[in-house]
Amino acid sequence: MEEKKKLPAKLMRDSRAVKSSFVLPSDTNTHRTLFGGKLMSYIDDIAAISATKHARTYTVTASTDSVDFLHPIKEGYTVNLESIVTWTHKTSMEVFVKIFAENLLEGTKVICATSFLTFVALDKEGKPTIVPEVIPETREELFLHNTAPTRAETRQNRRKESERFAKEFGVVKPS
Ligand SMILES: CCCCCCCCCCCCCCCC(=O)SCCNC(=O)CCNC(=O)[C@H](O)C(C)(C)COP(=O)(O)OP(=O)(O)OC[C@H]1O[C@@H](n2cnc3c(N)ncnc32)[C@H](O)[C@@H]1OP(=O)(O)O
Repeated sequence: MEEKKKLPAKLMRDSRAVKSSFVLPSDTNTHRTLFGGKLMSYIDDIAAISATKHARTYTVTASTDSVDFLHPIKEGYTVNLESIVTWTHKTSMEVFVKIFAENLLEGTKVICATSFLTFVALDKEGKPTIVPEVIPETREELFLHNTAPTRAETRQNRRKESERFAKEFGVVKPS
């Protein structure tokens, strides 16, 4: 693998992606609010865009931290997502996604969820490959960047626990 220092660092803001959609009846559950699985799909989609913009190569989702649904997003509202690469290690990137709902008639907005995901950059052979570091500029970017190593450590511990847990189970259906 090449040395990381060979890739010039990139501005954090250059990885920013935004996405807005109306919540239509086909997107909702029986409560007439946005289906949770649909929101999770939007989150993975926009985070992959940020990761790919930053790495400029193929990427995969390695993990998603918890997604707490703070407020329901009602039919007719817009669901809005913003994502940005906050921190990188060697081949992995942490991506932050902020989700808010907007009532377009009233102009009111409310944060509905936030999430951190980890993506890994892959080379043409599908092997993890190094990524550039990010350069934070604003107060919010610095906060996200400076707090990332602690989250990464938690994730590494969780990964070990998941691997240990997976060894306990086979792939045979439970009888
Ligand atoms: C017309 C033009 C077309 C252009 C076209 C553009 C491209 C178009 C892009 C489309 C973009 C779609 C994006 C879809 C997003 C999915 O849907 S991806 C599908 C779901 N994800 C998967 O299937 C991933 C399955 N897992 C894997 O493949 C492997 O476990 C991984 C994640 C690549 C890691 O590989 P590994 O061999 O275990 O490597 P390892 O060296 O242990 O770890 C590599 C790095 O990953 C980190 N890592 C591994 N596991 C974890 C974890 N659970 N949590 C946190 N970090 C982890 C490690 O810490 C390490 O980080 P660094 O220290 O290097 O920074």
